[in-house]
Amino acid sequence: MISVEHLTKRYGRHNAVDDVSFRCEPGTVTGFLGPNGAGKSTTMRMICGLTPPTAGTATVDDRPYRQLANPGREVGVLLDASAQHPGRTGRETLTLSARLMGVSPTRVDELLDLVGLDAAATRRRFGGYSLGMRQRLGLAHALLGDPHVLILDEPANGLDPEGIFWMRGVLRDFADRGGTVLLSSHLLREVEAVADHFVVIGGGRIVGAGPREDLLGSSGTRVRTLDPQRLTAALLAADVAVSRTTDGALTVPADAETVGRVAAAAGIVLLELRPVTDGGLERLFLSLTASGSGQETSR
Ligand SMILES: Nc1ncnc2c1ncn2[C@@H]1O[C@H](COP(=O)(O)OP(=O)(O)OP(=O)(O)O)[C@@H](O)[C@H]1O
Repeated sequence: MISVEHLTKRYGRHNAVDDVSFRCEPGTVTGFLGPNGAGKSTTMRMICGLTPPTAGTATVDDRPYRQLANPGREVGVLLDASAQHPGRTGRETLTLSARLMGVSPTRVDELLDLVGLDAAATRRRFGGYSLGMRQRLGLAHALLGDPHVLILDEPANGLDPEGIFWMRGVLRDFADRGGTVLLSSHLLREVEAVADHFVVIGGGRIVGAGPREDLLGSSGTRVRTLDPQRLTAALLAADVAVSRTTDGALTVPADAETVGRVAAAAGIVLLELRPVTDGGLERLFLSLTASGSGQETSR
């Protein structure tokens, strides 16, 4: 578990991080969202003992990061994918870290395989890696010690769409096996696809936090079918109200499972079935980016 209590970082008269508190629980992916300059990296650096806080505390499993005996075996960290020696190959980089952490060298091959760096790529010097390859190696590095906590700052930066999809799967799987993930991004969509908790920061302060369902909000289910009339009748018979949208879909004030079961029982084919969100998190995020705290842009 990651626990952040009243964490504050002041640079001169500027509060980069201002009284920030949140927790990341095992089995969850926490999306740490905010526009550029909001304070995400500074918060993560304080959690990892790289930046001393002006006030407040951050612990991993109730201990400050710097007090962990062999931190790589407990916490996988990826804060800056480019922060590796440019003259070492990808394989040398991981092998050296494996030795330092006391990890079996066979794990290096497992990880290189997992992150999709092939034999030719692992023999190349890190200085010649693309940003996407650096992120893949960075994730391999973070996972090398088989930690139960991951702290990743903008890990999808530079990855292509296939790479982003792949990384989501790795992180989801890690959390589903009981791991704790803290994942920062300035791109809402990237985090929305994988996180089950969100912490939204703007101007150094937390402006929203909570589980996915609370922040995204849900106002029922949208459903499209080949036979809207028969589905409407089946839903009404099951005491579920129905309204028709202009594009021919139906919206229903019930969850997707209820709607799916009614349709299945009536033998009705569905073309689309998904929750309708009220955009709570998106509104919050856009209000932050519009207020001049930063811009949501790709880097
Ligand atoms: N070493 C430093 N000295 C002075 N100011 C700093 C320092 N590091 C960060 N800041 C300032 O603190 C604020 C928060 O920066 P931080 O890098 O934590 O934001 P961020 O949310 O990670 O943004 P991005 O998405 O652009 O990486 C910014 O105003 C930044 O300029």
